[in-house]
Amino acid sequence: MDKISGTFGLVGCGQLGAALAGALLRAEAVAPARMWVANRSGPVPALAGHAGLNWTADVGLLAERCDTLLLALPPAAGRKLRLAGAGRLVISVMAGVTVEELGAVSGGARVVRAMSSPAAAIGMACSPWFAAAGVRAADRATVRALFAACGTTDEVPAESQIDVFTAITGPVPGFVAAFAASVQDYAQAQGVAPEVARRAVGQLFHAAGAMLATSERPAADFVEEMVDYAGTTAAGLGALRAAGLSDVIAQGLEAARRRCLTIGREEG
Ligand SMILES: NC(=O)C1=CN([C@@H]2O[C@H](COP(=O)(O)OP(=O)(O)OC[C@H]3O[C@@H](n4cnc5c(N)ncnc54)[C@H](OP(=O)(O)O)[C@@H]3O)[C@@H](O)[C@H]2O)C=CC1
Ligand SMILES: O=C(O)[C@@H]1CCC=N1
Repeated sequence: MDKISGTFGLVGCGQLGAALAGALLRAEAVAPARMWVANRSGPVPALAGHAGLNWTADVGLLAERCDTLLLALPPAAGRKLRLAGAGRLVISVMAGVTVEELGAVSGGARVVRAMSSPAAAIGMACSPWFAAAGVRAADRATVRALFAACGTTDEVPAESQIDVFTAITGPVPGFVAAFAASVQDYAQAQGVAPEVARRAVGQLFHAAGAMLATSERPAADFVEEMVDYAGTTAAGLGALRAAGLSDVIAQGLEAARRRCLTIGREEG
């Protein structure tokens, strides 16, 4: 696993921040002694096994001590930061906080706007990122090393795509969990015991995810394969298509993307 050179500072260590930090530490991309973590309530249980971390409630001190900063605090709080970190690489996973706003937060041009998910805790996050004009080649290597420790990662050519990915990622499985819950509800409504239904849904979605993740083929190929098979699944897929499944999913994702443009701004 690629290492991240220098000191690394994480601001915000909740659902996402703790998952990202834990992934970096397990991958030994950053040694605990080189990692600083800033929040308001101090050390978190999720990182208790990593002795030597530097904890602080002083974000300014962290910014002074760290060469690379990762912002994983709520958008409303993150927008208010002023790090005066002109000489540092500042990476954000905050929903909806734009590159322009990150420039004001960091005081510099070396800013990266990214998206990720708590699946980093099991090395299965999807972390796309967009680099501002001031980001250097060495910075890109740092960003790749950071997110490669958490799962898959890709640089995208347009900041607007980070809004799209913000809609898609969601906390943990996001929309996929909603679909899985509907499948479990259906099974239970048909008399299947809750624990049996839960275990079955977990296995089915785990298998589907593994097959999709390990295949170069698009998901649509798998759907068409089942339609062509013309069995029971095809009947179900036909009913879902007739009910407008794709449009409903697109509506949900678009609502999430639009929310990305407003989140954390209403608090003022
Ligand atoms: N959860 C998810 O699935 C995803 C989250 N994100 C983004 O990641 C960011 C964090 O989200 P998430 O981890 O879920 O949120 P949580 O509420 O779980 O964690 C927020 C963290 O920020 C800290 N914090 C809050 N205010 C401040 C402050 N002023 N200074 C320093 N630390 C602060 C909190 O600790 P304390 O109270 O001790 O200060 C806590 O550690 C958000 O911007 C969110 O949009 C992006 C993708 C997915
Ligand atoms: O649902 C959310 O707000 C978090 C932030 C981006 C993705 N998930």
